[in-house]
Amino acid sequence: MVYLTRLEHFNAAHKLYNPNWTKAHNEAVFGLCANENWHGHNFELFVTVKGNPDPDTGFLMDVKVLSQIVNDRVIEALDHKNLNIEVPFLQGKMCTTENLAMAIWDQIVPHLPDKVHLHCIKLYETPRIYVEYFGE
Ligand SMILES: Nc1nc2c(c(=O)[nH]1)N=C([C@H](O)[C@H](O)COP(=O)(O)OP(=O)(O)OP(=O)(O)O)CN2
Repeated sequence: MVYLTRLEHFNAAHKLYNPNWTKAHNEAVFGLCANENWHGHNFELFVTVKGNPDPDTGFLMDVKVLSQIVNDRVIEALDHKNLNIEVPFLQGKMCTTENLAMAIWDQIVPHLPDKVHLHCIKLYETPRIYVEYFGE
């Protein structure tokens, strides 16, 4: 079993804000991240797949194909967007790094080749904050 990782990146705006709570409660829980006028991050996205290399190519899969899947299914939807407003697959969800990583997983899995499995979504929100999601 080998693990193959592709790094992609995107910039996006969001706020951590539960619409069912008052402004004061949001500010108490989320602090500056609840700023109603949004804030932005440079996200770094590590997508790791696993499986066995094909004996003819030596590839688990062509990493350029993996990059294309991630760009078509994830980056195009997120890059330079407002995550709370503009991303269909985040509608109704709190825009935390946790939820974003889990939603990205769901966008990628259906498009991987046979015998290639998604292992991990590792998403850096800042250079000091990241989430890893393994599908469960
Ligand atoms: N469990 C989570 N906690 C927090 C999340 C999250 O997604 N999941 N997100 C945030 C905010 O989005 C916040 O904007 C993080 O940025 P920042 O405070 O700038 O992050 P750093 O710790 O890297 O920066 P410092 O300058 O070191 O504070 C908060 N919590």
